[in-house]
Amino acid sequence: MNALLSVAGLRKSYGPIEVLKGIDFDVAPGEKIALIGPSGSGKSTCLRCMNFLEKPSAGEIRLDGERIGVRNGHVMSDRQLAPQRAEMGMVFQLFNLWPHLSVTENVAIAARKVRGLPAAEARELALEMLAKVHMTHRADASPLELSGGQQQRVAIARALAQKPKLMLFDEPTSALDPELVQEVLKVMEELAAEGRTMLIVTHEIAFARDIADRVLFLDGGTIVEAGPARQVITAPREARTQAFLNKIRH
Ligand SMILES: Nc1ncnc2c1ncn2[C@@H]1O[C@H](COP(=O)(O)OP(=O)(O)OP(=O)(O)O)[C@@H](O)[C@H]1O
Repeated sequence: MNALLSVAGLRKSYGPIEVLKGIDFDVAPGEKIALIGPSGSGKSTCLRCMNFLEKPSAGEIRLDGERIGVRNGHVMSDRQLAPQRAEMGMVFQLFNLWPHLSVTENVAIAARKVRGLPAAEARELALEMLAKVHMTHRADASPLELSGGQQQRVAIARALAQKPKLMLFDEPTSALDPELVQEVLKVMEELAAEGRTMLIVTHEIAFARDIADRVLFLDGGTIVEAGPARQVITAPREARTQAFLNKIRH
């Protein structure tokens, strides 16, 4: 099967420091991939390169065969990038909802601005997406009245309202109080079960083991080990993966 997302020779430097040192992987349609690894290994940078929130220093990213971020040898402007970014719904560590808009409006605005839907249709789609993340009961609330877990679920609905081909999650539960983590992971698990294509940067190793098809273990800006989630997490082959997993288990 053709890859939905294809990453080849991805490199990223900040000044003299090379943070990504040649990353290659493919994501098949419907596949869930978890990116794990120590702090500073380059996971978030890698994810942010997918939609050119970070500009890669080298390499190619393709979505459905289309080169992301570069046209005729030139890096595209934010305006040119917008339709490509719309195909990748991104969920950040911090949810960044508009405090002056209701929950529904926060989600509908994505459908209106990104997909150009008329207001009534955007609202309908927003309510549909809020149902998916079990937030219908707070549709008219202000984000300020919500817990962090609820806000993150609204942020997931907002990303879904773009109707993306691929969902990108950048440590979506790291900013949450521990008791709020599970409700967000449950929603992600439900999205996974729907057959969505997902690329997830996470420190939740048990979650990665249970919902990902494959795990990529990043260390020092390279993929040190990649394989079926259960194998990489329960029986890692590489010493660096073993050391990382041992460390976080203790
Ligand atoms: N804008 C930037 N300018 C300079 N260095 C940066 C920038 N963004 C990230 N880095 C550096 O790149 C390296 C990789 O960062 P990145 O956030 O991708 O790691 P990570 O694996 O996601 O870590 P964590 O799990 O702690 O979020 C780190 O050393 C970080 O300090």
